[in-house]
Amino acid sequence: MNIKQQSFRTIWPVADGQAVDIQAVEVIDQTSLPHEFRIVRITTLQAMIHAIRTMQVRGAPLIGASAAYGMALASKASAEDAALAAAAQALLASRPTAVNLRWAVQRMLQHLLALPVQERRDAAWQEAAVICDEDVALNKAIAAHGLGLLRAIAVTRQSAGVLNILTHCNAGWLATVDWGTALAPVYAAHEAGMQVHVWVDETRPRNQGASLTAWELGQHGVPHTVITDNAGGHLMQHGQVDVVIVGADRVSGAGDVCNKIGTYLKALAAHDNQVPFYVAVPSPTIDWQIVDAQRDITIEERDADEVGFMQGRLDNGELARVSLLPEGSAVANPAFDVTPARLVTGIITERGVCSPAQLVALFEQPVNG
Ligand SMILES: CSC[C@H]1O[C@H](OP(=O)(O)O)[C@H](O)[C@@H]1O
Repeated sequence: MNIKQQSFRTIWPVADGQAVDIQAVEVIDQTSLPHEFRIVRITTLQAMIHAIRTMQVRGAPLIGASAAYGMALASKASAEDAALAAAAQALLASRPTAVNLRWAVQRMLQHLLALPVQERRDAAWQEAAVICDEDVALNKAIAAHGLGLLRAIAVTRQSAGVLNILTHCNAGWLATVDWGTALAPVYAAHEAGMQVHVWVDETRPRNQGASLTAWELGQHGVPHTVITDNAGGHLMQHGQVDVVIVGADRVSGAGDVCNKIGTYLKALAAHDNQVPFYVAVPSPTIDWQIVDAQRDITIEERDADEVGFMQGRLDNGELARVSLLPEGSAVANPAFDVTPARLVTGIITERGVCSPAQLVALFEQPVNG
């Protein structure tokens, strides 16, 4: 998407200077936004695992794309079966909740192990690039289907000519290779000339909304207002939210949605106020193996310091990290929650918009359980 009128993806391959063919990856370092725009060059598997774990790259689809390039980086050292299997295990351990990581690693492993060892390195870089291009295509399809949905909602709900959309966390182009998932319909609506406005949940503790969603919407000229996580219910009670659209990290075939912590509370408020609640889901984010989402999905517990400290910019322009808590206070930091399908109005996929109950049929999957 656009950054100061220049088109960017979130991740791209580069020659690393030592070899003529592609041997490294560059990413936008999302831990530096919104105050600094930094590009990081990644040349090893361990550096890619660090980037995923520290959330320099984050968002389910982008985590998948990053893991795919992680396998390509691993193949530089060795493309033998055992080496690739070890790389896969190390990548899978980096973050447990977004199913795209498992999906991408399994796809890369299956693709490479079917080839002669000497062909695997080039094939790894090619397949990782295919995964990235597919992600962009999936998100563009979600944009198109979501645009139709927003037009339909605007006919019945928009007030004063503006469609007010609330989103939680960052499921924009920064969470994917490009275009985004939850924000893809928003960008499509904006570019189609619809009057849209986005309520941006700050999304404590990592503030993906305040630091990333607000930044990317601003770069693209989409009107938006940053709000505290606790304000969304109030806005819904006062008719100021026409639709909620969020992303996902793992969705069951029944339409239960695992997403950033706080999503469930937004879904409850939307349900209580008859506000449509939609989830934008590319098919690699669907885990058809899930039977009981509350039981079967591992909720990542992240470091206490994410809650106890905040990073920001001082009045003199310097970046600083400040402590928020009294000495000795315990911290709990679950990074995701599960919204039951009964609270989900619909799911926006690359194949169209459906109800949770229609998801299996839309993808012609065998019924689980
Ligand atoms: C389009 S996936 C975005 C999804 O990923 C985020 O999690 P994180 O920032 O921890 O990687 C969040 O759950 C978003 O909805």
